[in-house]
Amino acid sequence: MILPVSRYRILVINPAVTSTKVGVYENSLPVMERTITHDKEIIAEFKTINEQDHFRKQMILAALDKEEINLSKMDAVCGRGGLLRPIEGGTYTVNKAMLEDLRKGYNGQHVSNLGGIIAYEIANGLNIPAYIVDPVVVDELEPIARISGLPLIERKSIFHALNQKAAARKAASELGKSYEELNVIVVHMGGGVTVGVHKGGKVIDVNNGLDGEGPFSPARAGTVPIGDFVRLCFSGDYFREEVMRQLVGQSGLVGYLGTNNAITVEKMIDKGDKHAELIYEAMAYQIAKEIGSAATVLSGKVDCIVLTGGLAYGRRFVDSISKKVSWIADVTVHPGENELQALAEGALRVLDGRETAKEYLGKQLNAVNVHR
Ligand SMILES: Nc1ncnc2c1ncn2[C@@H]1O[C@H](COP(=O)(O)OP(=O)(O)OP(=O)(O)O)[C@@H](O)[C@H]1O
Ligand SMILES: CCCC(=O)O
Repeated sequence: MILPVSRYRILVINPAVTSTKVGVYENSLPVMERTITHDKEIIAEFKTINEQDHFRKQMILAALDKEEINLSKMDAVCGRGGLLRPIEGGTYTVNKAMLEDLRKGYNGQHVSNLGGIIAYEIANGLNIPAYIVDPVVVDELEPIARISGLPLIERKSIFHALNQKAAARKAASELGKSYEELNVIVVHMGGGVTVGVHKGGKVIDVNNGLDGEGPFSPARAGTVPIGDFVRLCFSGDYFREEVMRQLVGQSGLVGYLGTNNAITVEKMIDKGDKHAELIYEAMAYQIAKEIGSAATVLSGKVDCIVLTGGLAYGRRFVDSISKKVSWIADVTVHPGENELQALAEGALRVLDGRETAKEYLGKQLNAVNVHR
């Protein structure tokens, strides 16, 4: 006898800086996906990210209404999680402790803080669970990876955990292994770039892609020469906020070439712009160097290297990195970010009983790595 397979309807929400991506999934299949774009001027009127909560929620509800989506048929709502206290990967129920930390931006302001908040607010009205999956603060670093060299500063794990873990699971299934059996280096290449070392189902080392370290990216500086950076900070020419803006948003491709758009950079190169060619190649060079460094963490025993994120659509860019690292392991390319799907799958693993939702402990967590 064939037993009927349960079908779960999941509403997923992924807030980005000037858009909110929203999807409705039936198990892991999309029924609807929309990117709601927000006017930059309207977003700029909000003093804090938190204040955008009501505005974005109304936009989501209006979009669902327009598509005639019946919210009463949902089994769960799942949002992208934000800058919470460091936690291990997985699917978490949005509880009071989490809401408190998301609302105050415990570990900083990041638009993904809104994912859990809005998911909770919608789910609460429907009396169904709200979840977040693999937020950017997933911290599974091994003790050795936390040592920075300067006792005052501990290395932090802030990265594209959601897409990194989803890409690693996909690579595992392509290789006929479980995620837990795989040694894989996942490289998320978007507005920020993070290179994660996945071993035994944990990300045991990764660069802090937000404002810390690693390769430069379309809009971020990554690691910079530290002595020169300190001298610049104390030169008296810059305020703290200006320096932070330089690190996150005004450096990388933006700083050198005035755009964060890799497609525009490729056009500049095609027109013979040698400076653009040098900078674009330097970004690939730094990413390849970071992959080489990640391979040493696995003592060279790497099952595969996965390139993912928006930059992975760029054939020339992917080729440039692959040429430098394919001696380490096979390079697999999963372009784009697939974060809505990853959210739906994270919620589904709990709804169908393959995993149990984790509880966020908030203040009770023995917070490590928190310096803000
Ligand atoms: N077809 C393409 N060829 C080359 N580059 C591309 C292509 N499509 C997108 N990109 C580049 O990918 C980058 C954006 O990637 P992505 O959309 O993953 O970033 P994001 O979501 O804004 O930021 P993050 O991933 O850090 O959260 C941009 O530089 C964009 O120009
Ligand atoms: C690195 C954390 C996610 C982001 O790029 O904002």
